[in-house]
Amino acid sequence: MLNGIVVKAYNSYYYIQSGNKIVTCKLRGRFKKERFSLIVGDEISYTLTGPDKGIIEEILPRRSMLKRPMVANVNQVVLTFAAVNPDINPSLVDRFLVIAEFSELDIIICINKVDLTDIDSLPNLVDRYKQIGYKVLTTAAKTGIGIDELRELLYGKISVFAGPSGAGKSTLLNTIQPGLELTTGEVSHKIGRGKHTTRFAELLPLAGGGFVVDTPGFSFTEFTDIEQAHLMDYFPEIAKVAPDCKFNTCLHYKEPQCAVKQAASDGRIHPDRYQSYLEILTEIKENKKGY
Ligand SMILES: Nc1nc2c(ncn2[C@@H]2O[C@H](COP(=O)(O)OP(=O)(O)OP(=O)(O)O)[C@@H](O)[C@H]2O)c(=O)[nH]1
Ligand SMILES: [Zn+2]
Repeated sequence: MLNGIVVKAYNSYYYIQSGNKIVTCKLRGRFKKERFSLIVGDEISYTLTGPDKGIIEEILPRRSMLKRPMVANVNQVVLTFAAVNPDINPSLVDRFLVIAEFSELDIIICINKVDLTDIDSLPNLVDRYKQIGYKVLTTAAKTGIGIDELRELLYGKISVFAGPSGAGKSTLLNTIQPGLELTTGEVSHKIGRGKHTTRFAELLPLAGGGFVVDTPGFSFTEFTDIEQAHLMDYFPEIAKVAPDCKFNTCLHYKEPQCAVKQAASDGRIHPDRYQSYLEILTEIKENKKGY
């Protein structure tokens, strides 16, 4: 049997990247009976039934599954923000970080459009996130700054790009891999980006190995799946300090002898980060009340 990875699913046909060719496969009937839904990113084994046609015999165990977009085995997310235009907003960065942490993805923060600003105005944000332990890159898709470094981080992995509209995600992808649009055969990344258009995720191959996910589906604004008590787990620097709070049920809000509040006031935790934590905590509380 041969091995491959599902890069696209369409009308019960699966497009399998196998070596450097694409094989169009159908599923063995028994999978349909089991109502197993194969998704992009799944690794499979197949047998050939024609030159570029085959039948999927086996589905390998999934290591992970992202729901929005629906992709299996994603390794990492590249959270992309523009330094300016639209200006980077630390509170929005924190919101994206929480969802990415919740999804258990490795995280790369990419601050793009650094060609449009004085790079010295950024270090304090770059340092803020580096100190927490995040990987932070500064790039300019337009002029090529930081592109090699970003490309290197994508090799051999499945990466999802997420971030606010206009941050430059599509431009970055096209710069990293100029052939991308040709490979997908789509007219433009922009088509179907509207909120109400359903599009299925597709894996786009990178020349050096690895894939990027081309999809608008990463909304990243709601915290409906997160429990109040777990929110701190998605702020690494808060999780680190939390065991020192007096109460082990501390939500780091109004409880006395809270180590997190203390750390935020003496600067070990950045006050903006603590503020973001409190804002999201409040949102989760209020959502809960509604039900
Ligand atoms: N100056 C400058 N402009 C950039 C850079 N990267 C992207 N742009 C411009 O920013 C605008 C938005 O870029 P896109 O790549 O469409 O942004 P996006 O993140 O894909 O946006 P959505 O598709 O809406 O999610 C375009 O006009 C790009 O040409 C950059 O590094 N420097
Ligand atoms: Zn506390």
